[in-house]
Amino acid sequence: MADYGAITRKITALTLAVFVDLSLFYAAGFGEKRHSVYGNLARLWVVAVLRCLALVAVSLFTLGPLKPVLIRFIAVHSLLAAVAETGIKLLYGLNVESACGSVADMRSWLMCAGASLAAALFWELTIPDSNGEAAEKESKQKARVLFMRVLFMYKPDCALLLGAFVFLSLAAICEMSIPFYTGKVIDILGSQYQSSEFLSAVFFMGLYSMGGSLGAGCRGGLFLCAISSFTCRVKVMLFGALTKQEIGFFEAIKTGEITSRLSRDTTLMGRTVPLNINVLLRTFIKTVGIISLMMNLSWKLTFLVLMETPVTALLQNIYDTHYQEVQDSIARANEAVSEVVSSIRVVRSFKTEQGEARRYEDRLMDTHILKTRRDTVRAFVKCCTLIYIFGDMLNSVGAAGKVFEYLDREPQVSSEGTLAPDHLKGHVRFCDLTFSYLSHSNKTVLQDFSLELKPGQMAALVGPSGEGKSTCVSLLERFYEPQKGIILLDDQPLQSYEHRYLHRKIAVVSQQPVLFSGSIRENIAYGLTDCSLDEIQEAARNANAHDFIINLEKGYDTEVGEGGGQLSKSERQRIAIARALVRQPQILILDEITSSLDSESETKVQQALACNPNQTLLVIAHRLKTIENAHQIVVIGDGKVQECGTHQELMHKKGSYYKLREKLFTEANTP
Ligand SMILES: Nc1ncnc2c1ncn2[C@@H]1O[C@H](COP(=O)(O)OP(=O)(O)OP(=O)(O)O)[C@@H](O)[C@H]1O
Repeated sequence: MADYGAITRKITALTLAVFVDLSLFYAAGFGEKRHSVYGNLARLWVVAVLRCLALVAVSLFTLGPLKPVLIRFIAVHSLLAAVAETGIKLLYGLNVESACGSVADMRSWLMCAGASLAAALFWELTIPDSNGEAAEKESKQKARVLFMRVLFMYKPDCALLLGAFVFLSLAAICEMSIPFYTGKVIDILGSQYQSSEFLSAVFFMGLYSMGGSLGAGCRGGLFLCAISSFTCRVKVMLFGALTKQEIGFFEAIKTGEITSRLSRDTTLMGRTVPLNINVLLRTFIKTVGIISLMMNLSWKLTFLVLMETPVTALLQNIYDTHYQEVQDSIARANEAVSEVVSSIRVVRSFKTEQGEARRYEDRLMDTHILKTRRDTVRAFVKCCTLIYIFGDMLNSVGAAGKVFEYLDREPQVSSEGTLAPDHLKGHVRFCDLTFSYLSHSNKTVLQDFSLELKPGQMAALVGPSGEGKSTCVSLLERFYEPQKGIILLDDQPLQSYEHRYLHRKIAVVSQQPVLFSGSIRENIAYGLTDCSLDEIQEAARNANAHDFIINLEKGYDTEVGEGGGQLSKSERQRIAIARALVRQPQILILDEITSSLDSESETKVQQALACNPNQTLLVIAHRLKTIENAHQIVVIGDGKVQECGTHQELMHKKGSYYKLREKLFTEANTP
């Protein structure tokens, strides 16, 4: 929330400072002409020092400790006239008259205020203070760096931007000139009518109007093209950066936030350079033109108009604070929608549609209230022209900051391994692993966990639910990094293997088969560029999917629908198995796949998998019947391997495996 107390203090400080400064400035001007040249110079210096001390005192009294930029401004503003007058007298002689020395002249005061403000701002922008308020300084510095980065990223569109700036300047100059000729026409009509002057004024009026429209149209078109091209580029880059992140990142960051960065923030970021510089440049040209015209008419009126500027700056401050709150609340509302859409079946089966609709409405209302507050402030700010643009620029830069945050994020699970041997045996060893999920760091899932998977053998992981079976698979896929211990593949650390190679050699079929919209053929060959139809069909046969596929109207070219929704769960599962088999992986992991397969499919798939004597097969199963033939059965409990052996050995031992079987058997037969 904006600190309204601080804002009121700043307004008081400004009003008091202007009052004190102007009082001293005018008081010192009385009797100026009666002094000699030296007397006047001495008076100028005394007044300068007095004003400087008075302004420092007022600022200390109202604002507390002073920032360096304010001290610089006060010093330059108070001393400028005295320094300039002394310099002129020294360099050009004592008799030279100059405006700087006239103390009670408002123009001299305005000139000094303007010059010192410009100098202080320039200093602040180019050489930021080393001992200013750390956080504020850092955020300003960050905004500048971000703006420069966005500007740099516009390099490929520089021709479009340049063209747009040329047309922008043309339009601004033309728009500014039209009132001048309109005034001329009115003057001619109101006084003595002279046809040649009248016609020339009308001609130029028309010419500038046409120039203005043409310039504005071309400027708008070129800017939009540049923004669109930039936004596309950034979206692709951001998407690429996101897909490289580790799985833990997606668990920690909400989907709504990610989509909001991809859709809204990239668009806002695209606006940063063109639209803000567009408005800034146009307003700058117009402001300079209009202020010079106004100064010619009346400097007093000009001063009055410019007095609103500090008020606008303060309003902008409030607006900026609200802006960020609105962005966050929009992301929360989007999150509610995506959660419901992705879990619509659960929502429907628990009949929570109304509750979810209310939740969404509540979040929208929060956004609405924040937006209303922000827009009220914006209405005030917009009334006051020029300063608005700086604020908007910073807002867009804020959005760019969030995009860069993801673009620059280094995945915490590195993918820099380079090993890609031609031959892989598929010998896996989990050595003393300790692991807990970052989101539940207080719960240790695996503790000093060790396990060996031998090439050409089938191992089965069994155990009660939630004991860490799927976690072992996730670690083998390098979705997470263990906190302690190491996983070796053919005696080499898993992370030293090349990322693509590893995922081609290790294939996983999970409990929930995930398909993407597209044809069956595309889904089986997912991620492979060099996969023939024969290979796809062979894999589908081994997964017991070929028969049902060829009976579909379009065979392998049948669309599966979003998430594979046009196929049954068993069909989806068999396609997912074919997708794993077509890679001819050295290590195949089946994570509880049997729950969605009928017994015929299950038998056929198992027969097909048993045909490959060189493959390491890891099966996670709840239905213990399906893993009785495994070379080794591993019972996991309390984050450790509790028992290990063949079915016969473990049954004979009458330990955890035996008890687990008994328990499952009792559960299955309990009505
Ligand atoms: N992504 C995650 N973030 C945080 N905790 C998780 C995550 N995935 C699993 N867990 C927790 O880790 C523990 C082990 O989960 P895991 O899925 O490995 O068990 P499992 O033995 O495969 O269970 P099941 O047989 O039900 O599939 C559980 O307590 C679970 O709540």
